[in-house]
Amino acid sequence: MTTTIRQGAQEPVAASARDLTKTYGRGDAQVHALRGVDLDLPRGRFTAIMGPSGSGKSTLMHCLAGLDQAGGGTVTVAGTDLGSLDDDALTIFRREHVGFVFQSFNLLPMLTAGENIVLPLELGGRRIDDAVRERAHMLADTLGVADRLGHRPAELSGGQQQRVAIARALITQPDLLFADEPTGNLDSTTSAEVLDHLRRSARELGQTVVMVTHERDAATYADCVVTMQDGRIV
Ligand SMILES: Nc1ncnc2c1ncn2[C@@H]1O[C@H](COP(=O)(O)OP(=O)(O)OP(=O)(O)O)[C@@H](O)[C@H]1O
Repeated sequence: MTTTIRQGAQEPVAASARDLTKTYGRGDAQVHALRGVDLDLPRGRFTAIMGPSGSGKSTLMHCLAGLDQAGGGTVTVAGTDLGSLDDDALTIFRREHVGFVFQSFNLLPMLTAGENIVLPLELGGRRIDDAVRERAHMLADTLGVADRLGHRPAELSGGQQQRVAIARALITQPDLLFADEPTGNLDSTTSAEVLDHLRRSARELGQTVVMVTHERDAATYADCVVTMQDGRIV
């Protein structure tokens, strides 16, 4: 069922924003991309951020993910105030706590699906041992790509590539998984599969998922829908 987030609901929160503002440019060219956003993202739920082009969805997501700094207000993820971190600390924080899925999959073409999935852990200096391989296999199984682990991205369909990208984002067990228009490059049948897998990541793995989308159909897969307009949640 799709519901709108009720502020102050008694649910554990994975991340929150308070009075978040962001302004681009100066003078006549000034754009108020965020105009005082308050938001709680419930843990283990799939939240969709919707709204027309230019309403501030990407800006909000980038601020919540620690990819961009807000002009004012606070962002708290997993109990950490992101405003208190310098650039280096923010990079480490993102690596340890946040996963990303993009419209364009962004898999490395020379690596197999299995190698792509464990890459974030390798980059973080983790040894690829049996426990890692087991988790990678469990994720690939949940996402329906366990039989494709030895294949390179070019040998996979768009939907399979996106499901590998989701497994790669989940391998680090991030507090938050952000999906930015994850079905933008997929046909409607494949989109439905990917959205179903994002929903299962929340329901079966307890993963907090935040998806930015233009598409009303995509948002129907989410537990909660946040609608933005002109830099505000409406
Ligand atoms: N780097 C930037 N410099 C100047 N203005 C920007 C910048 N990034 C975003 N904006 C402006 O801020 C506003 C919000 O942009 P944002 O990308 O967050 O919207 P959006 O809802 O994600 O749009 P879309 O659905 O088209 O991606 C828009 O008016 C946009 O033009």
